[in-house]
Amino acid sequence: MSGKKDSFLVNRLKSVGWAFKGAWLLLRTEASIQIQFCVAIAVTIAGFYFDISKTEWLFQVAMIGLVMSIEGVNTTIEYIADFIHPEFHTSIGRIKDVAAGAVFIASIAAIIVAAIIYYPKLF
Ligand SMILES: Nc1ncnc2c1ncn2[C@@H]1O[C@H](COP(=O)(O)OP(=O)(O)OP(=O)(O)O)[C@@H](O)[C@H]1O
Repeated sequence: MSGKKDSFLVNRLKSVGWAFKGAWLLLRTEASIQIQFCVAIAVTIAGFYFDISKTEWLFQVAMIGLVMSIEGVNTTIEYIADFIHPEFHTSIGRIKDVAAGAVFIASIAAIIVAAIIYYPKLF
């Protein structure tokens, strides 16, 4: 909670700080996002190596952001599910499966974008 006396700007800066803390926590603790971060670095290096176009960079950066942000939401849903119902329940299973499915869909889209960008450059 932020103090009422803080100005709008100070409150916004505090929110950015907490969001940064959350992003750092995700990166430090979640194996899936660590793998996605490594892939993001690898394709960024590939982007420079193959000198991809501005449009290709736009799609690449957008897909990296999409996959990693949905992974963050998926992790949040897992945390909430485990907090409200730590025991086994078919509904919790379905909630987690659907959240994981969202990451899967974004990942497939990212793989297709990567194939469209790099396949002609490699073969
Ligand atoms: N409490 C539960 N009740 C029913 N099924 C569950 C429960 N917890 C997990 N599951 C099932 O196990 C799967 C994996 O859940 P888990 O929480 O381990 O996520 P995960 O994908 O392994 O995530 P991470 O790798 O980030 O830990 C879920 O998608 C769901 O099918």
